[in-house]
Amino acid sequence: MIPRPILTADQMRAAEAKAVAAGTPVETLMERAGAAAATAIRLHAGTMPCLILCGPGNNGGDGYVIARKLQEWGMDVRVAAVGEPQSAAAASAKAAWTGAVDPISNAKHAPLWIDALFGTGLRRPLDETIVGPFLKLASEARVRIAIDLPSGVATDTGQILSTVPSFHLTITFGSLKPSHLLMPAAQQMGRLVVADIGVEALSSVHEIGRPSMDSPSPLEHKYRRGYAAILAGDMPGAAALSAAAALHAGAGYVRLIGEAAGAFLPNAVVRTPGDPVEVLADPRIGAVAVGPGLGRGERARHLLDAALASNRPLVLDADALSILAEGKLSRLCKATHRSILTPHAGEYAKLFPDHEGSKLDQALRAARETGCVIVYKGADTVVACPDGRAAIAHAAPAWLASAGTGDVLTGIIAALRSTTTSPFGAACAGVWLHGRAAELAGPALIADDLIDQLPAAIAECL
Ligand SMILES: NC(=O)C1=CN([C@@H]2O[C@H](COP(=O)(O)OP(=O)(O)OC[C@H]3O[C@@H](n4cnc5c(N)ncnc54)[C@H](OP(=O)(O)O)[C@@H]3O)[C@@H](O)[C@H]2O)[C@@H](O)CC1
Ligand SMILES: [K+]
Repeated sequence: MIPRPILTADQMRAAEAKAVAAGTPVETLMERAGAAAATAIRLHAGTMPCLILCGPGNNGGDGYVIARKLQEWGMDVRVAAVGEPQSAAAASAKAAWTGAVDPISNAKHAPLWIDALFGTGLRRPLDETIVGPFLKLASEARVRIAIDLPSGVATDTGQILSTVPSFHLTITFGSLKPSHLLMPAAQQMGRLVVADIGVEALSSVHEIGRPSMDSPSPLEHKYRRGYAAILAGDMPGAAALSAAAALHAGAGYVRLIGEAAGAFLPNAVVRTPGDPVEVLADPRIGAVAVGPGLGRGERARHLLDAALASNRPLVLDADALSILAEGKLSRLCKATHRSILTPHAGEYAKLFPDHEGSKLDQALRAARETGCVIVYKGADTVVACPDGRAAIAHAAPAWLASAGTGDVLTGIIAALRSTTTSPFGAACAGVWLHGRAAELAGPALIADDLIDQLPAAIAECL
């Protein structure tokens, strides 16, 4: 599956300007946007009476086109507006709408409610005179649909600038925008539809989509299918979760180095108690995971040093990140192989205390500064690469917020990293498999359930 691009408001404006310069007028783009949105609305919500709120910019222009299309299809459509159109395209879209336009303060509610107030041009919170009727009308509707973005959401950062109701559907144009996937905005979007309006959307940032994976060839042997080494520290249960996850994510050989939590560990995991230095010298090892259950004492530091000195591709998580945050981060920049760091928000703040801005911008900065692939975890996990590529995951089930699920992700990524030269690809694929396994495991999942669901998630990628 080819992942869809994500463009910021400025990038989308530039893509739109390029299409206009190449000969497609804004009016045509708006007509396409409105027609595509009207089709999606009818498909998703049927033909119930609807109220469309139109703003002063081109988002409002889209709203007038939608109103005309839905009315042509025989629907009962009313329009309410905030201000007069401020662009020629929006003015001509309004002129082509033959029905009445009420001020928003007088608008009567309808079961189908369409928000075309503000899109990528919103730069400040909606003022109180708009927010009041906006929220009241939303609460009185049965189905709520946003055009491009819910009004009140910043396009690029995931920030909510003023109160936004939850939507059942958001129809966007040309490409996804960061706030469609970044929290907290992402949770208000409902289902996402991207309509093609003939604007070429090119970006180094994509959504994390289902990866394409290969079944092993008959010529493979276990080491070539991926040899992942997992270092166990003070709390061996966490490393055991990583090891079991690495095996079920398709690694051919997983070695757990250190004291293992015996009863839990699959028999297929090879256990090597004792010091890792010699074992890690094995050139067949494709990836080393360190951090889950590592601890922060003397032995933990020795294990992390051994991993760093091994010059193998590393996946670093949990306690390994906390130790690195004490000043060892620069050591990673010198590594031959790009390491993968998988911090959650707390670990991220320790590693990069001065980072500000959107989660996407922060992850890209962290990748640039460390030379590592960053997997900034959360409901809206962002993966960023030092070369400027990044990817954002669709919201994973909130049930993932439970002990051990991060250890499972580390094991999955280590397995995938052990067979590829692309740490960015391994990280993105790992995040997708982890989220999909969570969906398959269902409510009240525990980390162990994710491991059980990994083969089914992988089967969807073959
Ligand atoms: N990309 C594409 O290819 C295509 C994009 N299309 C559509 O265009 C949309 C972008 O249009 P846009 O740039 O006109 O911005 P939009 O969101 O309508 O708002 C700007 C207006 O609102 C005003 N305003 C802002 N904040 C405000 C506030 N809090 N309270 C009150 N007013 C506020 C602002 O005024 P100002 O800030 O200048 O004072 C300005 O007048 C995009 O989302 C998509 O739907 C399609 O039509 C065609 C192809
Ligand atoms: K909108």
